[in-house]
Amino acid sequence: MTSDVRVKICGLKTPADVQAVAEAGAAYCGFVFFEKSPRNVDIGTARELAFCAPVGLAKVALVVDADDAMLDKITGEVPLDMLQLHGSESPDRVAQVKQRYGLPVMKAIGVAEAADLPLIDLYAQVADQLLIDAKPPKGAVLPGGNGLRFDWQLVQRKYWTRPWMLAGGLHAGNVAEAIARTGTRQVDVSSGVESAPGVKDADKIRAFVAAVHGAGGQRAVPKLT
Ligand SMILES: O=C(O)c1ccccc1N[C@@H]1O[C@H](COP(=O)(O)O)[C@@H](O)[C@H]1O
Repeated sequence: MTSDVRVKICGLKTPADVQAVAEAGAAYCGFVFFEKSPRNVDIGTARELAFCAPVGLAKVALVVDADDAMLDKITGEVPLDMLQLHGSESPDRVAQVKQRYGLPVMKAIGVAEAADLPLIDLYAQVADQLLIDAKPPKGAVLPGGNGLRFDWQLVQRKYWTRPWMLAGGLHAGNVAEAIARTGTRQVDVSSGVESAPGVKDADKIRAFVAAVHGAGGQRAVPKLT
């Protein structure tokens, strides 16, 4: 039974997406601020979506090597619970962002082989949470959200000093196995709950969260207006 595993659904673009994610029982929703992504949202849209999120659904802004000017605008306009740094931000930059914005910071780390694992320990010293994702292939346009998984055995039953989230190529058909193999207590998905790049699918969101939480995994949350 995996009912205490927390789910993050990333790349929401519409109020209906937020409603589907909340009704399915996810713990976090993510807004992507990266122009090259099919999931990119502008600040006004993200603000509107954030106000649609019910209490208890944590709102995460995903940025890629964002400078202070961009983060000032995002954090100034959008009520947020966490920042997700999904670029090549250094440990010093992670610490700086944490201090400047006073929000918990989750650092994404791409993993393809055992040699990538020490980076996780390094970022555990500065980040509040770690997001362990598949390393993007060379030349990929997106540093994440590519629907690619990595060898889960690399992180099997690993312990880090910060909470961590498993990401990369998850979908309703493989997430239970991913949890069983890795022992993760948090999972993140984007393309695996879409009908086309950037288009979230409410049935897939429901199926994903239900697969995580076990059969009949829906939780009662207020209907959004
Ligand atoms: O989703 C995106 O478009 C994206 C863009 C830039 C950086 C990260 C992005 N998504 C994150 O990537 C992982 C895995 O996504 P997927 O499930 O394999 O599609 C997830 O953490 C998203 O938050």
